[in-house]
Amino acid sequence: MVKICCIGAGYVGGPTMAVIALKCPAIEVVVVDISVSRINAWNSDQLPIYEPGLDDVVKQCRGRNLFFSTEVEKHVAEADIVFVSVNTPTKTQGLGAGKAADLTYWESAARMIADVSKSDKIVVEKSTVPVKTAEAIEKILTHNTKGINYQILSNPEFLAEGTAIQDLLKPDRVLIGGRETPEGQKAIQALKDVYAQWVPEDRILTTNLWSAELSKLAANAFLAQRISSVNAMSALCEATGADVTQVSYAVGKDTRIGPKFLNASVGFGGSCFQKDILNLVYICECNGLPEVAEYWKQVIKINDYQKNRFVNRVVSSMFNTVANKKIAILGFAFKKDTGDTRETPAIDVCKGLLGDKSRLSIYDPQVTEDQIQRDLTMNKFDWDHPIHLQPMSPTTVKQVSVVWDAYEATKDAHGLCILTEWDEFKTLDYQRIFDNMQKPAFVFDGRNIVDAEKLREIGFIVYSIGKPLDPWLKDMPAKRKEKKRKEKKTMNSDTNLSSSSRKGKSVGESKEKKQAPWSREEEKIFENSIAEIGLNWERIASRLPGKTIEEIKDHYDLLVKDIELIESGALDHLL
Ligand SMILES: NC(=O)c1ccc[n+]([C@@H]2O[C@H](COP(=O)([O-])OP(=O)(O)OC[C@H]3O[C@@H](n4cnc5c(N)ncnc54)[C@H](O)[C@@H]3O)[C@@H](O)[C@H]2O)c1
Repeated sequence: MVKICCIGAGYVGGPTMAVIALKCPAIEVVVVDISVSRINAWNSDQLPIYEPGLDDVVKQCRGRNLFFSTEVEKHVAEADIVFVSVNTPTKTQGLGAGKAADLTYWESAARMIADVSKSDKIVVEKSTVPVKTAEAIEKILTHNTKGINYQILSNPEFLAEGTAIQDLLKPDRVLIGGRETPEGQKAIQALKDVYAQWVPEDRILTTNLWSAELSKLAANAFLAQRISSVNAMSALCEATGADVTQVSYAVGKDTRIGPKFLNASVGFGGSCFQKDILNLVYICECNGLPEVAEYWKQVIKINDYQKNRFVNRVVSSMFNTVANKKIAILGFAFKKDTGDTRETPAIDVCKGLLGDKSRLSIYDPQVTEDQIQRDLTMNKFDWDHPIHLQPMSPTTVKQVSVVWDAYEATKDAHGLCILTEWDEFKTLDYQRIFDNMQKPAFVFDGRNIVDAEKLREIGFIVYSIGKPLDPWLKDMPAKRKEKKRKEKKTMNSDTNLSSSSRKGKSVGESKEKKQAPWSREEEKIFENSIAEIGLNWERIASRLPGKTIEEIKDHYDLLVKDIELIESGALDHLL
């Protein structure tokens, strides 16, 4: 019986090996890990990762030809084929920090294989690694061979979380790279025979080692680049009145481009895209290709820009301050159908809002409170290390509460942000949510999953990425930081209150001068109307017979500016 051992029981090692065991009953598959809790979870009814269909596959073969164990050395020694699927984080220190892949875990796995092996082995790179890693691994393994032959193969994994089992059962392709020697080709054939149990031959591609290693980085860079391209377009759509959904549909109809991966969103996340692009950038730089490095860097820059833009929209829409306001966060995982939060855009959005002192109430159907608190307190790149090496959750963020229900999260909130496209968020009772929220009530849809028009009919002010802007948002461009600075400058020469309800000159004085003063009664109606029906200018005007829509909008602008001035502290001497 062929024996396979996989080092690393994570999002890749676990599901990949479960499917191999399912499809190859004649092969014994053991998945090993240094994390005792992870292995215990794989051996329990509560698997350590959530992935549709995974439970079923594991139940069918666990104990038959699929085993999970912490006896790493024993099972590596006994195996014919050793897959290595350990973490390959971004380096945080030393040469290449912030870009290069940290191969500490890979190297220690390779040294252990060399130490414990007593028979020939095929060692398979399953982790995503920099080009030429196989060469380094080969050196470690062959340095102290004890007469043992090793063949290194690169077999990068292309599964996507959330659809991992389907991707593994019906892969677009399986890629195997190996040495172009007879021994190398023999090893490729041995691994091909495993996959050929269920993958059609024409989908199993074989290449040299370096092409296989680079193909994985290239594939992730291309995928992320599509998202950044459509996200860059979304900003332009908001500025011009185009609708990004219509634009990407029209663009994707071109068969040379295709429709997939063209959804605008708050940004991409997941453990791989950013890490692998940074790695690619580093490799380009090391190979004297700064222009190529710069090109790929831009993909990450646009992703960061998109997340910032979203936070700015939220804050500027809500009178330029979210201090002490409750904001509901619906969805924390980086995409639907997974509990994985690694590099999720929700972390940056939440940190941005917390930076503006808001209170957050977070609900995600698959992410625990401990994980959310950990994510919001962890440093960049710390997340991508084996669990036992990650920092403990040191402090909890006081302004964050994690709840188990979308209605609870949104109760008394001023705004709600949808950050993961979970199906259940499409069918929530938004009328009930609106009734229980503060007014005006805002929805910021970071995944374009709600029917914005229906929500507007209910009374929400809605922001959808890359869609024509709500009139409220038009008046508040998402450039609050620059705007604030400019206004501070203006205030140096004139720091008086602007609204007619207060004394003094106005920043928007020229507009105000032409209008009849507002009575206290009109002010009251105006404020109550906004609280009750949001920025529905027509309806507000119908309650204020003496005022035109233009006058009401101007009055609103001045009110917003007042709040900004107060928030900036510039008026403290007057209050
Ligand atoms: N997550 C994805 O969607 C995905 C897809 C394709 C490729 N990849 C790549 O696959 C690799 C693994 O990713 P993942 O998401 O499964 O990571 P993960 O963090 O979920 O799992 C890695 C596991 O390796 C274990 N480990 C680390 N060093 C070890 C050692 N010396 N001995 C035994 N176990 C050890 C860790 O404890 C951890 O459980 C990465 O290189 C990643 O880039 C990930």
